[in-house]
Order: sequence, then C-alpha cells, then structure tokens
Amino acid sequence: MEAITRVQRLAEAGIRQVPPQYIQPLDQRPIKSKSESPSPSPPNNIPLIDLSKQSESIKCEIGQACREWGAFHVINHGVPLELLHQIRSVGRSFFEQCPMPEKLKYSCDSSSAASEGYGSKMLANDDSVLDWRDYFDHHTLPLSRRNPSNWPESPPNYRRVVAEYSDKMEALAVKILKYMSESLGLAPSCIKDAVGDFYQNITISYYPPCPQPELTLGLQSHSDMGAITLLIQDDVEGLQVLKDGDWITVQPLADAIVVLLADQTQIITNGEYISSQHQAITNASKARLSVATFHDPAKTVKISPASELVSKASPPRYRGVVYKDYVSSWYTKGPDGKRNLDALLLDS
Ligand SMILES: O=C(O)CCC(=O)C(=O)O
Ligand SMILES: [Fe+2]
Repeated sequence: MEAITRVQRLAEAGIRQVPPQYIQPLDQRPIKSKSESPSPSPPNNIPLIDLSKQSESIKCEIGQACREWGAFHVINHGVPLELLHQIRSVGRSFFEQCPMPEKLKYSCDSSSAASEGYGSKMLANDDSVLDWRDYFDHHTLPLSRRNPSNWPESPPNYRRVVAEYSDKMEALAVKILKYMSESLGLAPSCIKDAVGDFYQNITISYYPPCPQPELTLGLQSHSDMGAITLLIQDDVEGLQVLKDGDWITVQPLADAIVVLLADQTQIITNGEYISSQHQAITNASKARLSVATFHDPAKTVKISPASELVSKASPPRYRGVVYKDYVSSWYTKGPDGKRNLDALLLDS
C-alpha cells in the first residue's frame, strides 16, 4: 500500500508553506462570495428548525429549507446532548492523544473508495488536489457491516459511543425523511421506502491548523451522494454551504445538528428538494473536528423520481440510476460541485 501523508503530521512539523498538492486552483480557493454581484446582505446562517414545535409548522419549515437550501439546523432533535459531546470527545481523543504508530494500525485501504478506517485522501486518483483533512470512517449500518473491532480501542468508551450514536442518528434520519415526504404531500414513508435499508457511515473529520488557509480547502466542494447526512461540528467554524452563488459559513451552534440533503433525495423528489453543495475551509490557528453521518441506499437499489411527483405537467427531471453506478462515477470523476447529479438531468 502506498504511503499516505497525514495532514496532521505536516501541521505538527510546523511547515510555513503547504506542499503543492494541497494548493487549490484559483477558481476553487475559498472566497467569501462566488456570485458576480453578491447579494447585499447574504444570510449569516442556514435555517434553524425546532423539532419540538407542532408538526404542521415543522413540515412547512422543512419544506421551505429543502427547496431553498438543502441544508438546515435542527434543535430539540431528541438525541441526548451528552452523546453529541461524547462523540466529539472520543474523536478528538483519537486524533490528538493516540500516538501516530497506533493510529496507523487503523489505516484504511486508500486504493478502494470509502473503505473503513483512518484516511487522508478521499479520492483514489492521483491527480486531484488533496484536502487538508484526516478522517476516520466507520461502517455502522446495516448491523452486518458493523464491526467495532475495526474502530479505535481507546478511549475505552470509543466503540460504545460510536455504536450508540449510529442508532440515534438513524432514528433522526428516519424522522426527518418522514417530515420531508409529508411536506411534499407524499405518504410519510415514501422517501425512506425509495431509499430502502440505510447503509450508514460515520466519518469523523479532523482538520489541523493550516499555514495557508487562503490556498487550501479542508474538503473540496461537493454534494453528498446518498440520501441524507446529519453533521455536527465543534465550535470552530469551517463548514460552508453554497446559496445562490454565495458561500455561507455555517455558524457552529452548540447542541444543534446540521441536516444536509444529499443527491438521491434530490432525484427522488424530482428536484423539488435540492441537495446541498458544501465544502470545508481551513484556518491557521485551530484544529477543527466534525462528525458526518451518511445515510445511503444499498448499492443495488435503483433510484428514480417518485411516481407521485411525476405527471404530464411535471415530467421526470432525472434519469433513474442504480446507486452503485452513481457511487462509482462520483469516486472516479470526483465531485466537482454537483456534476454527477447534473449528468443525470433529462432534457426538458
Ligand atoms: O467537516 C465538515 O463540516 C464537512 C464534512 C463533509 O461535508 C463530508 O464529510 O462529506
Ligand atoms: Fe459532505
């Protein structure tokens, strides 16, 4: 297996300049605004939805956020706040307390996409610009994929916390997909049934301080390929979502969970709801940690626009796709914003 450079090692070596492989082309570098004439006062955060409200108002707010943003915060989500704290804490402990030789025992197979373990490189092809990020990917659902002995043993509660977090995130993902279905006038289980049993992965990302944040990205611009992602971050900002041409920095909100709509949901809803194009930026002084929980269809599932949303007046906008093929083109070509989803657009 080829030796992979760990970003944390570079950062700890105190380099003043990032190696050339991490320098983004000019048009990808982090900038405040991407639109030619930036809106006079772009919003300063994604919508915030309180899940303890009445269900009619939740549905209405979720519908609007999914049409306009594909990203929103939820609070009063029912996931114990202590568990959010614990997963950030065990994740940070792996990256910051575990000695490098021990970390390397968990190295993922960098030649195969989304393999479980400690990694630093999202795409296997050699010519892509590298992200300023190390991560640990856990395969958590279905249970047949969950093997906690592949996860760090230290701190002693690491494996229990990840397993518990997986279960709570699954329940929350089901709940939010139900609101989304209902907000479109569909049967409550419509989107979830189209996705089928969740394939869930939990990725803890660690972005070390970067000596040249203006030249790099922690994670390149992309939309997530599955159905729905639930993300938490620490108190260091870095996640940005694209809204009407502007990159909006998602202000960290303690106790909230970020919901990111992913590409298969955009297809199922025939484009009524949009997947979120997002990226992570770096900063020069503080390490940042995020935990993303992805909920995807099985590889064999065929995803197409829900028949209830398609009519003569509203023809299908996307070609159906077997999820395996979607994933393989995403990893081969790279995300480049939302190009993989755009490739499925039908002529209108
Ligand atoms: O670190 C973040 O805030 C973004 C992570 C993300 O987008 C991903 O892992 O797909
Ligand atoms: Fe993402």
